[in-house]
Amino acid sequence: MENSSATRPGQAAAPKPPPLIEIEHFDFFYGQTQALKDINLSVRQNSVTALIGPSGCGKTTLLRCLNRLNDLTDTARVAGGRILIGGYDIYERDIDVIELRKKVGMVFQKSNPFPKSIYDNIAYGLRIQGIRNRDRLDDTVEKCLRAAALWDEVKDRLNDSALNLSGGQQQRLCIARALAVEPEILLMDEPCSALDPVATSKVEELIHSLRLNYTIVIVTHNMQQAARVSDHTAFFYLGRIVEHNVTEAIFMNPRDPQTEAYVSGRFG
Ligand SMILES: Nc1ncnc2c1ncn2[C@@H]1O[C@H](COP(=O)(O)OP(=O)(O)OP(=O)(O)O)[C@@H](O)[C@H]1O
Repeated sequence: MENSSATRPGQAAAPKPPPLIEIEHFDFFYGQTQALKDINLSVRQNSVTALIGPSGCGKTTLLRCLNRLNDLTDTARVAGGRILIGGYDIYERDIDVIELRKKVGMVFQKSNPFPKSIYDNIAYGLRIQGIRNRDRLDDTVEKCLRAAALWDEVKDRLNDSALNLSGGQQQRLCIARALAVEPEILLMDEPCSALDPVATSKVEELIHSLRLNYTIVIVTHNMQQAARVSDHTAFFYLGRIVEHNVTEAIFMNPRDPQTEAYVSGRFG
């Protein structure tokens, strides 16, 4: 049978969809200190992009600019450039920041479940949207816990406190909670830094499977982790992106000597 999506000889290939996230000449300050300098980065849908680099080089700052969490910092200021998500400039005046943060979810370094039951942690985001229908809440709780590879471990104790879960389970719960409001993008800020190797590998497997439905940007200090989970890697140094490429190229064949020194462990 003919594959209708195949390109025939002489026929132009279908144009690639534009990147989901496009960062163009982005400059950002805390007070008088410039934390991000002329950042340019494109992120395709359903990919994992790792942000790596030594401490203080701006990785978390960029992550927090992607859902405007930095708006909550008094001294924070965008000084130039723009960030487009789905083609919209997220720093335009008429952008609804609450809607943006639903679309661009975040998972933090230290898991931060609410002091509520496992069920209520996941249902929380829907309830504050006014959704009370029990079947709908039950479905979402199950779907998100399954997506976060946690369902089998907690399905018989959904009413237990989330604070009784292990550290790794709490982090997967936080990922499930982020999924409940149906984001397109998940930002992860060193999500495994507080986890042991077994819990880390579970979260890494989860990141791998989530890329089928989500676009992920992850900050990590762990080079092996960046190499294992990401499709693209951006190396930051002193507020700039020194090099951005497919992950294999960054680790196996970096173009810039600073990238080479960092990924081979000679500085940072
Ligand atoms: N709220 C803030 N106010 C002032 N300066 C800040 C603030 N947050 C971060 N900075 C500064 O901005 C720069 C970038 O910090 P950022 O946290 O983005 O770096 P990072 O690469 O994520 O570091 P790490 O790997 O240690 O988490 C640093 O010099 C830091 O001190």
